[in-house]
This record gives sequence, structure tokens and C-alpha cells, in this order.
Amino acid sequence: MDIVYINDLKVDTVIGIFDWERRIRQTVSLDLEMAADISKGAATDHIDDALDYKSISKRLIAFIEESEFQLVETLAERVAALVLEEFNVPWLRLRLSKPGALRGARDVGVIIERGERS
Ligand SMILES: Nc1nc2c(c(=O)[nH]1)N=C([C@H](O)[C@@H](O)CO)CN2
Repeated sequence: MDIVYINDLKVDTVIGIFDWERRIRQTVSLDLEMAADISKGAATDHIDDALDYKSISKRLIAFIEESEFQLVETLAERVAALVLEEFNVPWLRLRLSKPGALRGARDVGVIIERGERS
């Protein structure tokens, strides 16, 4: 199985458990690895035969900008479900980071894998 990936996709959103966090927008960063068979796109050299990372990133930016979750866990689950369902991806690994959320740490967040990897 091949991988199509998007690294360090930064999106501003409302996220957090504290009152002050509900009043501001913070940046989250996504590293997304998606299982895909790249052979058809490689053979035809046509985007219709490829998993289009541009379409996926546009959809994720729109979804995350509109979202107002409290936990990074919830946002990660919803992002994973969207990618699996809307883009017919069988398996993914998502690292969702919240830079600067914890004093002394560069970032915090979650890493999840969803779907079946063949
Ligand atoms: N497991 C988690 N722990 C914490 C989260 C979270 O989303 N998942 N969030 C916070 C606060 O919102 C924090 O990011 C603000 O500094 C604390 N712990």
C-alpha cells in the first residue's frame, strides 16, 4: 500500500477547554498519512486517477475553521471520519498538534490511526 500525505497543514479554529480559549482562535497543525494505490495515477498521469491532496486539504480547512470542539481528541476523530468517508480512504494516520498549548513544550496533541491497512 502506498501513502499520500499532507504535512503541517495549519488551520485556525476555536479549540480548548478553558473560557479564554472559547473567545479566541488558535492554530492547529495536521500531519496526515493516507493509504492509497498510486499506480493508476502514475500510469495515466491524470489527477482523476489520484487521491487529490489539494481537494482534501481544502475540505479539511473548511471543516476545521467552522468547528468549535473542546478537545483535540474530538477534532482528530471528526477529521479522520471525514477523510475516510468522503474521500474513500481505507486507512489513515493523523497527528493533530496544538502548538504552544503547554508551557515548556513545542506542541501537544494526539496521533490516531483509523480504518484498515491492507
Ligand atoms: N488530552 C487532552 N488534554 C488537554 C486538552 C485536550 O484537548 N486533550 N486541552 C487542554 C486545554 O485546552 C489546553 O490545550 C489549553 O492550554 C488541556 N488538556
